[in-house]
Amino acid sequence: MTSNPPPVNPVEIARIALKRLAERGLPPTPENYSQFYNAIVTIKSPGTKTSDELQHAWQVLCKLDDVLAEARDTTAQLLESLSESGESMAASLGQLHHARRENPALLDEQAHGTVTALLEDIISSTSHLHASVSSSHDDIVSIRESVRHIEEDLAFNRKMLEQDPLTGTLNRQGLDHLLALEVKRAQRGGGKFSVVLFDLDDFKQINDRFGHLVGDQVLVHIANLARAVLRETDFLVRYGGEEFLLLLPETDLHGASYVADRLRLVASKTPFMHHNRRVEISFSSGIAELHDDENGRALVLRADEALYRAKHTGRGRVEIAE
Ligand SMILES: Nc1nc2c(ncn2[C@@H]2O[C@H](COP(=O)(O)OP(=O)(O)OP(=O)(O)O)[C@@H](O)[C@H]2O)c(=O)[nH]1
Repeated sequence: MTSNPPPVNPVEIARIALKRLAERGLPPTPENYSQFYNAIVTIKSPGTKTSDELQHAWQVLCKLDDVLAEARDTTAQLLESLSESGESMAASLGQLHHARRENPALLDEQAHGTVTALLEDIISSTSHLHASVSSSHDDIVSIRESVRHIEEDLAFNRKMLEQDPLTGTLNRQGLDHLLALEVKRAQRGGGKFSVVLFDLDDFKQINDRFGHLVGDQVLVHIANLARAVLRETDFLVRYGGEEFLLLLPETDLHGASYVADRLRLVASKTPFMHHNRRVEISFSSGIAELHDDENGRALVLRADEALYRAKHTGRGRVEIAE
């Protein structure tokens, strides 16, 4: 038996979350937003289905936006031609009055009255039609504006689902899509692509010694250092609790080892300080370069195996995957 997706409308949730933030006067930071979002949707961790649903909602909205844009253009053209018709009928009426004044014998009184009334009726109907098309046009423009806002909410919402609230890096959910994309890009273009998976050593001891909050700050610190050593085209992902993954396009094993060494150097030169005490941070890394015939998951798995070897041969080391 297949179970139906939960009756959750992500756009509505996003709206409510933003409203709650506004009501409390809180800034819409990723942390604040995700706190309210999760509270409303009561999800423990976002499932892939949610991401698919968001994608679908996004596509529907884009189509709706196209249809609305067409309707807006059509009504604008209709308004223009109604205005022109109104003006030309008003001009005809003016000419009729003028002709009658100049040559009263042209039309007898009754025929003139009938034609005038008819023209006035048509002018009045055209003017009503103009007013009603004009109001529909305004409605379409404002609906389109709302669709735009919903699209923005959805984009924000999607970003939140793919972001780790603590460090602001991508999370596992964001990784899947991106990894597949980067692997395809590298394989199509014949370029190199490498990943570095690193895991903080004895992180439990940091938590135990300094407390969980300090542990959190250490994770943020490391994420910031990693960002600093990466190129703009690289990506940083929080892969697990104290485990991060670097995606390095256009990079071979040599380049990836250089990045891992640089991060180690920067971390040793920029220690995390807690009450003037240096918190020693070391990490182990596994590095793998993409093979021609493998997918992203297999690549990360090889990096994971290399990391496992690094951990079990002394920690603080870098291992290269076969
Ligand atoms: N403060 C904090 N701790 C976390 C977070 N996520 C995971 N952890 C902690 O990270 C620790 C990981 O412990 P272990 O898996 O034993 O690994 P480790 O102590 O780093 O040891 P090795 O990896 O074997 O060197 C656990 O204590 C988790 O509670 C987080 O978001 N914040």
